[in-house]
Amino acid sequence: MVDYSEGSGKQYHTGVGRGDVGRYVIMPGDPKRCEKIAAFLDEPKFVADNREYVTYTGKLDGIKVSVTSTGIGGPSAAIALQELTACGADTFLRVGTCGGMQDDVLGGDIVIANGAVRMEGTSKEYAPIEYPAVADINVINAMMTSAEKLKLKYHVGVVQSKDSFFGQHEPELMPVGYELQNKWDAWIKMGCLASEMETAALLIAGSYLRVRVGACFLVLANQERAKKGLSNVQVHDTKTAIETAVGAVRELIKKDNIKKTINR
Ligand SMILES: O=P(O)(O)O[C@H]1O[C@H](CO)[C@@H](O)[C@H]1O
Ligand SMILES: O=c1cc[nH]c(=O)[nH]1
Repeated sequence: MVDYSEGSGKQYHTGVGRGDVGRYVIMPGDPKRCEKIAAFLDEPKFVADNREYVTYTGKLDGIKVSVTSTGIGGPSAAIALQELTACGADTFLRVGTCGGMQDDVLGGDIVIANGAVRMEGTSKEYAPIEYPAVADINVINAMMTSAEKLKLKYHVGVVQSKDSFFGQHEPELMPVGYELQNKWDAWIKMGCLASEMETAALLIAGSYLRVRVGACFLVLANQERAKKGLSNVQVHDTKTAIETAVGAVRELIKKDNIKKTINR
């Protein structure tokens, strides 16, 4: 592979190198969420800030854990995943925001993805469209355990990953709105819980790279409820989603250590 780092040993986009990051990485989309997440770690240290990628590394229960933002959309998310994997990370937990699609998915709820609709471009440059975007079962279980311990209202299911935020919110204004609206209706009929932008790319790139990937989200609001004239609470504080991801890393650390002891 071409080395873009000019001998620095640092990855071209994220600016991180081997030893800079832990095995476990929490990945928000928004770079401004990184400092907030890093505050949950012990001894958090700033590592790098390049483009949309901000990285901190600290510890949870004595184990090195990192936080790296992905920016918005599949292309930048897949780059982050690939560069961090090259630096030795193997477990990735996206912590994002999303828009609810089913009537019972309300603003303030937590959604945990067990898979993602691949309505974006990046994953198609990794795997043929027939290959499913599926989350790692250990990460899903850890997120569920964490949400339960936190007594949060959470849902587990498929999320829709797309490339156009405004194609989700104003499909009728798009020249291709006829397709966006028909597909949106199909995802809802299939039980799709929520819409966001990075998970399908992360899951597919993760499957290819043989690393563990999962995702949990704060539901910001639900446009379907608004359309039906139902109450539509809006919540913007991502603390509960962050706590879900941090708790999930702790669960994974516990489980991974038990496995190590058993296999010794
Ligand atoms: O809050 P984050 O993690 O950025 O996630 C969601 O928010 C952005 C759109 O507003 C997209 O990145 C979408 O996936
Ligand atoms: O509705 C939403 C909210 C967050 N992110 C999205 O992509 N859509």
